[in-house]
Amino acid sequence: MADDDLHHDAVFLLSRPEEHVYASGARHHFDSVHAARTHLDHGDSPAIVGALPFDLRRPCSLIAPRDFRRRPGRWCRSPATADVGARVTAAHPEPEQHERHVADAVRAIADPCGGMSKVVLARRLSVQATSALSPWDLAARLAARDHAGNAFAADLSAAGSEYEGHHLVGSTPEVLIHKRGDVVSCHPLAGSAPRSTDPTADQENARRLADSPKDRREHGYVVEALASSLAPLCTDLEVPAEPTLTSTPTMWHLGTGIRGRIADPGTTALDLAAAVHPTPAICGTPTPAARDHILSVEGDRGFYAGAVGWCDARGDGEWMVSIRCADLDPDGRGLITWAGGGIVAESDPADELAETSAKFRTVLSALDIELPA
Ligand SMILES: C=C(O[C@@H]1C=C(C(=O)O)C=C[C@H]1O)C(=O)O
Repeated sequence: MADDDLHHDAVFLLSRPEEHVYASGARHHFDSVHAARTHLDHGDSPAIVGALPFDLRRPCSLIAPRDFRRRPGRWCRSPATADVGARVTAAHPEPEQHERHVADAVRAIADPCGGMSKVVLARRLSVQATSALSPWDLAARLAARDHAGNAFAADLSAAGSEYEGHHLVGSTPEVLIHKRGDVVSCHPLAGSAPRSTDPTADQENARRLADSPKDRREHGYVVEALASSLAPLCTDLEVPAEPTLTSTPTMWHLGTGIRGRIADPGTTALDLAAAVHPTPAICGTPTPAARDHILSVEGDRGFYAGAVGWCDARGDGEWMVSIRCADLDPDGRGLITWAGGGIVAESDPADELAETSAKFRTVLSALDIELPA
């Protein structure tokens, strides 16, 4: 084994700056939140771990593990240095087509009868590697490149035969739900600008994002939706009036830290994740119109733009928005990765395409590849 005690039958890993959590040995598989929640209530499993899909009407991949551990600090494993020989083999849609999708969405948003204010459109890339990569090694590569140590890997087998042996692996900065005792918090992100290696240009990108009315509006939809989903479940909900800048090695984002107290102590982190997902950060506003638009343009997103996380028997847990991630094939050689961005009335197709290219860098740089021009 490597320099940690991740077992050979590991099914889940979430590395965060303050702690890492991992689980091994799948005792039970659940393809719905309801089934997993009922099992947790019976009290004979330490936790539920896994992934929720973008569309909660599709199967989840939730697991009651034999062994569940929480350890302080980020997960540190030295990634294997071997070159995996990865290359991008296909883009869906092609860049020009994505620009057309953005222009169509802007028109749909401008249509007063359309009833849609924001929609998040994504594109996906297929990647092939010449040598096999394990999900844990890909997670180690991602964690090593992220200054906060964010990384996750979740076995998707519980979602049915289509996902047998697949893993969702990524490094996401976005906290959907964090719950400890009766305190719940989340940190939605929306509104983005690429990082630059030139420090002056980098600061300029950040400043422009912080001052952009278009990005602030895009962000506002997410904060509003989270506040209204959490309000009936919480007391003392604190919603800051202004977003702040947050960064990853590849992106600047607008973010807002929301915090509240759970009204009913029986509400678990898993309940909260299912109640607030999908937020307008990865779907749009209003949710049903945006989701239908996404399904008609992109088809099934699988586990991209869903959630990954854990919930223990006390109801504590953490669920992250599953972005900056890839679905890794059972053979460890093929993967699909996605990147999307929020479209509002003022969005520009070329800028939106550039935003997705910048977001792809998280996964692609972990594979030592650059996006072909
Ligand atoms: C959809 C993605 O990211 C989301 C969309 C953002 C935006 O539109 O500005 C910002 C952060 C994420 O909530 C993605 O990375 O694929």
